[in-house]
Amino acid sequence: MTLKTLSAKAAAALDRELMSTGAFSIDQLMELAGLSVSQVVHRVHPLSKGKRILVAVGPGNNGGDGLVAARHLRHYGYQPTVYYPKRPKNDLYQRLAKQLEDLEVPFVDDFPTALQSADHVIDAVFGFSFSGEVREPFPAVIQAMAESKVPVTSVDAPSSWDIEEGPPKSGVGSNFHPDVLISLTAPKPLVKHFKGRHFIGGRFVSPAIAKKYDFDVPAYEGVDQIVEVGPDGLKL
Ligand SMILES: NC(=O)C1=CN([C@@H]2O[C@H](COP(=O)(O)OP(=O)(O)OC[C@H]3O[C@@H](n4cnc5c(N)ncnc54)[C@H](O)[C@@H]3O)[C@@H](O)[C@H]2O)[C@@H](O)CC1
Ligand SMILES: [K+]
Repeated sequence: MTLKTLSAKAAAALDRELMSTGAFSIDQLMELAGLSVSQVVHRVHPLSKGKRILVAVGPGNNGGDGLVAARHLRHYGYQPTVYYPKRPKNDLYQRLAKQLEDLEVPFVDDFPTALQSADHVIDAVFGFSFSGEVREPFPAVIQAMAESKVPVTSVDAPSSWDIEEGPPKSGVGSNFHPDVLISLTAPKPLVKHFKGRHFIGGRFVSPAIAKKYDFDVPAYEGVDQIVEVGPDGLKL
C-alpha cells in the first residue's frame, strides 16, 4: 500500500487547523514532533554507534523540532551539539535554546568544522515552508552535509529539496541525499526521490483530520512515536 502524500500547501493548512479548531498549541506539536525525531535517531543510531550528534537548526519550526530532539537525545545519554546561526526573537525558540543551555549542550558557529567530529547529523534546517534557492548562511551547511560521510537524518524534508519536486536539478542541494528521513504527520511529495530509511512521526493527528486531508495515520505500535515505512512511502 502506498502512503498518500501531503503537499506543502496542505501541510501548512493542516498545521493551522491543528492549532485553531484542533486546540493544540505550537509547543505541544513541536514537542511531539521533536520527540519523534529523537526516537528515529535512537533507532538508526543507538548510543553504541557514537554519542556525538550535530544538530543543524534553521530559522523556523523545522529548526524548533531539532532543538526539541537535541534535548531528548541529551537525556538519552547522547552528546548533542547545536548549530543555530539565525535565532528568531520568538519566545518559543528562545525557551528551547535556554533549555539546552541549562543542559550544557554546546552551540557552535562553524558547522563544517563541527561536522568533522560528529557521529550523526540531524538536518533540521528547512521543512515544508522552504522554497526557492537556499540563502545565506545555509548553502555551506547543505554542501557540507552533502559531501560528508557522516550519516544524516533529515526532519520532514531533506533541506534544500523542493517539497513537491525533490532535489534541485543543479547547484546547492542537487547532490544532497540524506540517509534517513522522518516525515511529520505524512510524507511530502518529494519522498518519491528519497532512497534511504524512511519513518513517519508526529503521533497527534485524529482520524477525522487524517480523513479530511486524505492521508493515512500509520499503525504506531505501543509507545512508539515513529513507524518505519519504505523509502517512497510503501509500508515495509
Ligand atoms: N503539523 C506538523 O506536521 C508540524 C510541523 N512542524 C514542523 O514545522 C515545519 C514547518 O515550519 P515553518 O512553517 O516554520 O517553516 P520551515 O521551518 O520549513 O522554514 C521556514 C523558515 O525558513 C526560511 N526560508 C524559507 N525558504 C528559504 C530559503 N530559500 N533560504 C533560506 N531560508 C529560507 C523562512 O524565512 C523561515 O524562516 C515542518 O516541516 C515541521 O518540521 C512541527 O514543529 C509542529 C507540527
Ligand atoms: K529538514
